[in-house]
Amino acid sequence: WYERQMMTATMSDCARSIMSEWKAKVDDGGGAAEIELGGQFEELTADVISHTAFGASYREGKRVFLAQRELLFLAFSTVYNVQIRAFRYLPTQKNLKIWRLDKEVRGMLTDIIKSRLATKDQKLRAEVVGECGNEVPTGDVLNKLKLVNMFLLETLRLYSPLSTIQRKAGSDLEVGGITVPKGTVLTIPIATIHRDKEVWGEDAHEFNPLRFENGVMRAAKHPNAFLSFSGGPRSCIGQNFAMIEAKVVIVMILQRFSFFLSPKYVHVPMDVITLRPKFGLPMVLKSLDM
Ligand code: HEM
Repeated sequence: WYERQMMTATMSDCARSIMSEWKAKVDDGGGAAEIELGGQFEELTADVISHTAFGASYREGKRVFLAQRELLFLAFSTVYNVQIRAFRYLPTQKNLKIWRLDKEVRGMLTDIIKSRLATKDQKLRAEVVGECGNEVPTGDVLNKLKLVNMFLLETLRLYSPLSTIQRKAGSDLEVGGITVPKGTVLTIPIATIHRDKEVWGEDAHEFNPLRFENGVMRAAKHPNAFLSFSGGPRSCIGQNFAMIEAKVVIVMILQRFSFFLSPKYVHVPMDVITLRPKFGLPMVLKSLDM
């Protein structure tokens, strides 16, 4: 309970801080301002994960998180190029950057672990947050937000952050009448499954949160059709964390702002590790002054 309470408190603190910057911009703009929210949400998720995972060392944690994200992008940008083994060891500009980032991440993680082992004061902070934690949206309240939950699930269905995952057959097996030999790598096309009319019905391409009215398992013809967090023993362990964070942020935005999509927005979802809006997410925010 303490951990959950502490987690939501941290999430809402981070959200409050970033939203006070939005509020300042809205006030500067005389009641409305256009803000590119895609980048803001990336900043916010980096803040939340560094505060929750690294506690007092959040500054180093955030640097670790951002450096790792940069590393992933660099790694991905080479996947589709022709790879010549020796190139990996050449001091090209990209390799130098990868090596520097990798060294930096390892160094920072080792330092954080060392200082954690030296202090070990965790319980005190949990108690303080547990005692003074009634200002933030709690887990109990978040559980009651059925519509927000349905809205989030429908967003994840149509725009699943991971559009494919892979699994390697551990033994010879048969899938849908096809024999798959041991060692075969199978790609599970999440995005395609999520828009399949045979699975979700005729309105599979439409945004209809109500399809989740009776729970995830009953939303489609197959109980495990919703795969944004994968399924089975290797499914996402951050699933609850991610849903709580999204709910806290949505609640806090709705409490503070009204908003609409900027005319500048161009709808081009782009798949680079995760799905993201290629040209950002410019939105016009107005303050509700609550
Ligand atoms: C909306 C947000 C998220 C989505 C859609 C998502 C989705 C997924 C998916 C599809 C997998 C399976 C990957 C595969 O098998 O190749 C996965 C695994 C994983 N996720 Fe997430 N995730 C999210 C947020 C998070 C967060 C916030 C954390 C950590 C705090 C996290 C931690 C993990 C870990 C550690 C695994 C590996 C589990 C294993 O292999 O046993 N995820 N996630």
